[in-house]
Amino acid sequence: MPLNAVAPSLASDMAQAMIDGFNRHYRLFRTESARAKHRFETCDWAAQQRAQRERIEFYDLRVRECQRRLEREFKAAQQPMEVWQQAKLFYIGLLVQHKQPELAETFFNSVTTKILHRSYFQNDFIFVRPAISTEYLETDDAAANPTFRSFYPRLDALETSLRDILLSYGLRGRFEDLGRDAQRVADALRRELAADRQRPNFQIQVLASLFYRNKGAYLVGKLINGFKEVPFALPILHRAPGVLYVDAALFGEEDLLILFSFSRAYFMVDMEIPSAYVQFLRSLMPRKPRAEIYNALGLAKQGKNLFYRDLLWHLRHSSDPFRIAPGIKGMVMLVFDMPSFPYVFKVIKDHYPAPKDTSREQIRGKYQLVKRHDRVGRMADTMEFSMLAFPRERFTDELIAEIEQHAPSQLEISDRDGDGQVEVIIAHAYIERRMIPLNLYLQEAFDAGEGDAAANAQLEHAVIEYGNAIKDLVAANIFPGDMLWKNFGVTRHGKVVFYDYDEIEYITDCNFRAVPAPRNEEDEMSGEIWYSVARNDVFPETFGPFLLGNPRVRQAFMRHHADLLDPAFWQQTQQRIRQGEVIDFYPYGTHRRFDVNGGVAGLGELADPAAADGETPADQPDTSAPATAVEPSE
Ligand SMILES: Nc1ncnc2c1ncn2[C@@H]1O[C@H](COP(=O)(O)OP(=O)(O)OP(=O)(O)O)[C@@H](O)[C@H]1O
Repeated sequence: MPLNAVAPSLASDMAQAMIDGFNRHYRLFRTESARAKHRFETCDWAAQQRAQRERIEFYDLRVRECQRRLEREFKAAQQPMEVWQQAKLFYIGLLVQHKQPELAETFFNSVTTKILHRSYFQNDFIFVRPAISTEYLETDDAAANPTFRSFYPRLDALETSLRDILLSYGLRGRFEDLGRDAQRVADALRRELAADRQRPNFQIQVLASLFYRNKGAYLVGKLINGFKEVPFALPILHRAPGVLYVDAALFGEEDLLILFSFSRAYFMVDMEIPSAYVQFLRSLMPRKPRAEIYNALGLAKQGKNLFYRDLLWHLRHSSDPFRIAPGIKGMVMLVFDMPSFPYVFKVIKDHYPAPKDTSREQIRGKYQLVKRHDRVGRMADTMEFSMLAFPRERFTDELIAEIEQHAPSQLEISDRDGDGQVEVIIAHAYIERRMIPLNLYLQEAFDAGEGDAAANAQLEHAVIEYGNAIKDLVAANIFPGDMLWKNFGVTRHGKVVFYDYDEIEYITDCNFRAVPAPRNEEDEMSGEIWYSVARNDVFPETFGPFLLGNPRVRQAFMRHHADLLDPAFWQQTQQRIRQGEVIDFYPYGTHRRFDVNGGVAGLGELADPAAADGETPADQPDTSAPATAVEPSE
């Protein structure tokens, strides 16, 4: 049927139903994000965390609603392709004035791919590529703030502008000492500019909405002087309910990458034009993929869509094959990567050897738990994909053999499109940032020998960071389950992050016990576990033999983290969590806090340990202490 023979009202009604579905989604998403301000003002931390979790579910709910409506009202699945093609064209028409066109396109894809057969997943029917430009998109409401605002202070009177800026967000409550905070931030900004003279374009640009997460509100912007641009973020916290203060001034791309890391919970931000926020943030962090910026803003489906486009683009412009990932192979997950691409692909195996006692559903449940939990800078975020297809020639035979052996149910090799190209189709995979497995990182230090000072520093750093990672996880109510070194990775800046989720439990579900005293000599000598152990029993004193076989590692560990071998440490944290305490995590080292040392960047920081050349633009380690801290008010 020629296109113009299609009854136009059907296609346009379908397009309208889809945009209605998206608009409802974004209205609810935005309302929930905007409420973060009130939750912050009223110090309702439990509600803030709950909202962060629940918002993640919104998208799938709305897609399902819309899919059902299309089926019910338009029998969408039975419509000929001409109707679908027209629906896409009508939909594009509806996006011309739209403020979130890129998100709306992705929503269209999500709904359509639930209804159509995958042979229609091409640009005629879905948005394989974007149709609408988001460049120069701004609000039409002359009375509303644009996405970012500019201030033109005098360099020697920065304080006044900073006071105005801090007050301009209309936060309820009062600043403990606004003059002091403005002064501290002004001094820090001037330090960043060093001896530079004030140039004609000297200005401060700040994003119109604050970024909320857990107990913090972050003011994000940049300082421009001549050709120099300095990104910055100011965390605003509560000293006591209703009493605000600026806790630190974070500067430069690296600090911002830490704040927006893939290993943290998503921000709540009230945005009319998310693409403009992404564009501004990209100017602060040019190396961070746009996919990850959308993720950090809670727009995970857009992040996933952009990631997939990046992946296809990368495949088209590279030639290296997928291979088994370096490191010790997992018992539960089969992990592969492509050397030129900084992500790993994880497939759940079909069988798990003893002592693993789990199932595909349980494993997926654990990954889902992590997705919704605050990852506190210590757990990698994952994207979940179904039916990923790659050209067969991009896989080594060794990797194919590995998948055939361990995950045959997840593998299909066929020319499913009948276009002469044989593809490897992976039924289900998680994709996450690649890190250097911590065991390999330590091995590098062992190999260099005891006489090598840099290697010694690397070892010491790895052990400290490892303990800090566990302590942060514990404070976030996560027991990693399997704490072996190989289950942690090291990011580009030497931060240690956990990535093996199949055995995690809530700390509050565990029973931390001391090893009972032997009843007699036989018990003592037996070498076997002679006391009874329930499923959730954990014996911290027994961690040592698994983790601390190497004497250098043992020494470093005992110097910094001996408490992890003491059941009392675990029981006490468990107690705090049970009492409802929301423990805070600073996405910056303690030494960066104004209260600690005036917030002078660099003070107290150890030299960058990253002989690590991991690819992850990630967090900077605070090697002196875990980032966990109790709110100053407590
Ligand atoms: N994000 C990552 N970056 C780099 N390597 C990784 C990453 N995730 C996993 N790996 C590699 O794959 C291996 C197996 O991954 P993972 O620990 O997730 O699997 P598992 O089957 O759950 O392991 P286990 O047998 O300990 O339960 C790791 O030991 C590591 O070498």
